[in-house]
Amino acid sequence: MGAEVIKQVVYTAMFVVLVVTAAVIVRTFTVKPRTILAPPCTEDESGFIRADKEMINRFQTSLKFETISWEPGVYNVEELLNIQEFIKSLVNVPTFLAYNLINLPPLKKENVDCLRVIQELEDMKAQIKYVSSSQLELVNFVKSGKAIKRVSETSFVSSQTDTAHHELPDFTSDLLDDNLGHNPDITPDCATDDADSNTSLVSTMSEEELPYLTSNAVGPMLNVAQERSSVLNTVKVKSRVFTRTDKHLLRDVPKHKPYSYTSYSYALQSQREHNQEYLIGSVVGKKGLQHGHKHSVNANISCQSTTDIQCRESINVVLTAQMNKAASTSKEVSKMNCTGSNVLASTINSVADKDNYRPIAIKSSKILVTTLVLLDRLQFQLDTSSNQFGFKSKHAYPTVHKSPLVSVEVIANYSLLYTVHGSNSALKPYMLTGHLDVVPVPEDDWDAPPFAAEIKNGFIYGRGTIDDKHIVFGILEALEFLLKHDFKPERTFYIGFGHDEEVAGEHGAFRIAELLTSRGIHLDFLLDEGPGVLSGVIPGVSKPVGLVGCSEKGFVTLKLEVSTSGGHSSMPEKESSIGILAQAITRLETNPHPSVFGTGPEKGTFEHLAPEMNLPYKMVMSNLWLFYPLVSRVLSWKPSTNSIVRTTTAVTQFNAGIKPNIIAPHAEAIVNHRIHPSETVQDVIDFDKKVINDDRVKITIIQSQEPLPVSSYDDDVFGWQIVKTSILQVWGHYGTVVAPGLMPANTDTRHYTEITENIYRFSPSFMLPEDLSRFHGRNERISTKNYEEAVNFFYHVIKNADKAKLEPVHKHGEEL
Ligand SMILES: CCCCCCCC/C=C\CCCCCCCC(=O)N[C@@H](CCSC)C(=O)O
Repeated sequence: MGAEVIKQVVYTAMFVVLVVTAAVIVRTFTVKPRTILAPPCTEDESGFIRADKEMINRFQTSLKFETISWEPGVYNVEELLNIQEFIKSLVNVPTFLAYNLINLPPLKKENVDCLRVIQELEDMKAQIKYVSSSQLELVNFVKSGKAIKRVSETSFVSSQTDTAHHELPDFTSDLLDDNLGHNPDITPDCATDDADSNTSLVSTMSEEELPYLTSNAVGPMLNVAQERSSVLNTVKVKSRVFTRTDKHLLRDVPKHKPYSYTSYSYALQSQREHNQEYLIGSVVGKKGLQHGHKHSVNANISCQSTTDIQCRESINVVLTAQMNKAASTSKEVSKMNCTGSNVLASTINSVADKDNYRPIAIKSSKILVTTLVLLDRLQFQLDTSSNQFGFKSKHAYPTVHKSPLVSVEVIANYSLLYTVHGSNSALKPYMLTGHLDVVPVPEDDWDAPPFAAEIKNGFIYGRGTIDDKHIVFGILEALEFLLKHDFKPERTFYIGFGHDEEVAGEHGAFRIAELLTSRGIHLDFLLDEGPGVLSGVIPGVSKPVGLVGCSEKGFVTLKLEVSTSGGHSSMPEKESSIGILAQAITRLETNPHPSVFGTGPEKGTFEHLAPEMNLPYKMVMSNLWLFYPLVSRVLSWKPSTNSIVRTTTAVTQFNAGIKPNIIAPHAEAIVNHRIHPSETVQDVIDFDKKVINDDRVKITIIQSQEPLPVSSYDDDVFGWQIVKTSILQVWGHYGTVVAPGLMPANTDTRHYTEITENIYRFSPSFMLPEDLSRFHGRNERISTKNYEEAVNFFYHVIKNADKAKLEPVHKHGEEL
């Protein structure tokens, strides 16, 4: 009886194995390539667009920057104001400029949520305390007489002081009380009893003396000088470097001139010492800077590569105090009661609109102003007479900008919305999008300079080449070409170029979408940046794959914080804030979010690609019903493929501790998750809490975005087929196959979800595995040939999309 049962079980198992094997074999050999519906767009009357020298030149120009620098020297107030004006013109560009470069809070008023600012202030308490203690050190430094002694030995640089304008604003009188008063040891009198000598001490430092006038000393000395209402007439401005294309704003700024002032001003700059760059700060006030008058203070701070937090913080406190005081008539500021360096920008900003204050935030190294330059390249200008925006005649794309079929609107000052008017209003419009901004270059050890657009071995190097000026200029080139060849579209289409995609697009794309919505526009489809033509990236596929993002992962950025009592490092508790937080981070990294492979559009990737794979892969990929776990595991090995399998976890920042012998009372880290479309922000937080399993770790959401809906990639969906066909028209001769996929990063498309269901993400970039790290990384580049392909890709998209509908060429492929 027992033997009979065993026999039955074995037979059944063999049968199951046989059936499964048969099913696998059948599936493997019956999967067929997917359908292409659109007829190939032949090299027709308008021909193929060749990338001639001029076209490459136009693209190079969009990537290039020149550097303007302020050399070490002494500037008079007019010169400084010129510089301020110039910087103002930069900072007034997009908020991301300052935000990206020096990590200040966004500077525009609408971005400054008062509660958040106050929260930030709360968060900074520990630091502020520390700043206070460094102030004590500063005062002691001055008290010790080092600086004074040095100066008294100095042969003074004579300064041209305009004695007619010596009245200083009276807001400095209680400055130190406000900021240092909680410590009775710190008073202005600590520095010296002789106000005049202090003043001359500050005002007459020679350049050689600057190493002794350390940042630590500058703050209190200035305070003292201000406190005594004395003349502060000469300070040094040292090497400050900016980048901009045209120099006209700074033309003829003389160097090394004595500094005179009309009312009140000072500028501070660090010196380089032991290869460390110290803090920089300046405040320039125009005549009439007094209570009751219209304020006109430009503050200019720069956070820098210094490792010396003390310096930075102390000077910022001084500046903050000045600004707070100067802005004391502004309700917002007094309400916020802000002190502390990080709040400076917000403080200044909060009065910017009312009192003509302009926040100015600069970096001590290069400022890279892509948006501004790009607009210059298009020679964009405001025609104030007609209150409309217009373009000069000699710009790079004259046909586009002069065509009666094209209208251009400027959105949120810097973003651009083009409408190309079609003749048939029955056809639903579509939209092409790209962005004008780029990310900064944290290091410049590139094979070619990142902002020179040099061509090396057939590749144009430059920030923005693949992210994503090739899209912006590819579209403009294609449209220029088409219009020149009398193209008159039937279907209306829009082109949207946002200016702040790299910091979430909340001004540019958001406002463009808002405008289109207000006009009741609904799009057939929208095409934005995305993966690209990937060669050797997807396991098992030897052909290049045109991967089109049909959905986009969400994200949540979390702040993890631990606070303990801190104390003296000689008597430590068993656990520290740093240790507890590190443990939490380790738990997150060693417990990745579970694989959800196959529940999102990545399933479609493999369904489309299976027929193209080599046999073993083909067998596995066409039978995902059986091999999901195996495939998921293999894909998890590499960061690029792992990104489509699960919600990812990236620990991007960690801050704690200020001194070797102080136990850090507070530690915090930033964790950035990219959320798979089958999960939500809440799922992610719940998972993290469970994994961390420690109530001492406080978790707060900094920013989040749910994953975006999955757009259809059915063969009868117009937008999908337009994109697919156009890819094949350009890259088909390499044997390229097209597949839907998941966009692992974020784009501007989230802002357009209300005006279309069909959003596709594809960049016309040909990418090898090693190219993926060029996004936001070193040696971003595109080959001249690839740029030509990008232009032709958009040419085909525009031509294909102008048809009323697409006819099938083959039958539909089978579902897997
Ligand atoms: C089997 C499939 C393999 C999939 C491989 C994926 C390959 C993806 C290739 C390229 C994708 C790079 C796209 C870069 C786009 C950059 C856009 C960007 O950086 N956006 C910012 C937006 C910030 S908004 C808060 C971002 O951080 O995501």
